[in-house]
Amino acid sequence: MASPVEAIPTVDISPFVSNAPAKALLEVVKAMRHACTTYGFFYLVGHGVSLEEQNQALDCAKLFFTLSEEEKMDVWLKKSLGKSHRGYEPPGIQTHQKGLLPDTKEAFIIGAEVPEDDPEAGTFSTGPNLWPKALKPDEFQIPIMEYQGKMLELVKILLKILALGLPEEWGCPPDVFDELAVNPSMPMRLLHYAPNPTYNDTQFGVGDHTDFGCITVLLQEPNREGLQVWYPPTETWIPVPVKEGSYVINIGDMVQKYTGGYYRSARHRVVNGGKEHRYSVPFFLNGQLKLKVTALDGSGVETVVGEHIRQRLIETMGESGNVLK
Ligand SMILES: O=C(O)CCC(=O)C(=O)O
Ligand SMILES: [Fe+2]
Repeated sequence: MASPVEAIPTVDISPFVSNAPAKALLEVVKAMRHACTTYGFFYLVGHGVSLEEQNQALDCAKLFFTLSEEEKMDVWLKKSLGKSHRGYEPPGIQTHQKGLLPDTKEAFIIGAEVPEDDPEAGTFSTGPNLWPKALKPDEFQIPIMEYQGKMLELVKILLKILALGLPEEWGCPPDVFDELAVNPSMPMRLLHYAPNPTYNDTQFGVGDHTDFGCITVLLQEPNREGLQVWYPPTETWIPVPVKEGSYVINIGDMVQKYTGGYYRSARHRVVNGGKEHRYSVPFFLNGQLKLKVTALDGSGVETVVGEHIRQRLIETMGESGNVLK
């Protein structure tokens, strides 16, 4: 039997990126279906995003966290418009499980850019981003927004492959998931985990959780440890070592609900002990907020995408979540 680490699948989607013949596409669909129905968690390669583009995104994360406390607080969450939920989230805000202390990570949240005069601005996860004054647009805002654009294109391909992998008897059209990515909520988080030498099992970088949205595309800094996934066959946490150039893809709760549990949302966490700083850049496709979806398995369960996400976020945010109510 493969060791748990070897058992985390790797899916190569290059046939979809390069318009390969149908037979090659089918192999990708099967591989992704296996990964998402069994684990909901896999390494993605052949995605077409260069190492240089990935490193630039990580550099943006590192750059943001060189800012002083005052500069970071100048763009903190509470300064974002209404319920738009943008900007700097200090350490110690999110708590994922009863009995755990809040996460030690700090985050800078960047969403789709929606101007202040848009009629929807200030509604949940919708509005203008907050940009730190100390960072020049061409070293931060412009490259990170370009990267966000690339992530949206990438998740559109993943949604297509997931749609093709649904059970044939459900009779879903191949574009069944496309509407999730139309004008979507898509927060991207620049994350920093400070060294935590007093690490113990009541406080984590990010505590045991599943992601709320549809799909997460996670970029991790190479040569750092920390991410672990819950592995049901052995009922243990197993490390997810960084494979440079790849992404880690998580199926989120929204896709799990939409597919009646066919695609699984996997539990994971980040353990940051040690002496080193760690950076990562997860991109979350939350989905089109006003869309009401009916579970595809015939169970009839209905979910409004934005309401599902908002509630899940409120559950983890403590006092800071009151503004989202
Ligand atoms: O930083 C990571 O590697 C993962 C973070 C994560 O799971 C999350 O933000 O939901
Ligand atoms: Fe996560």
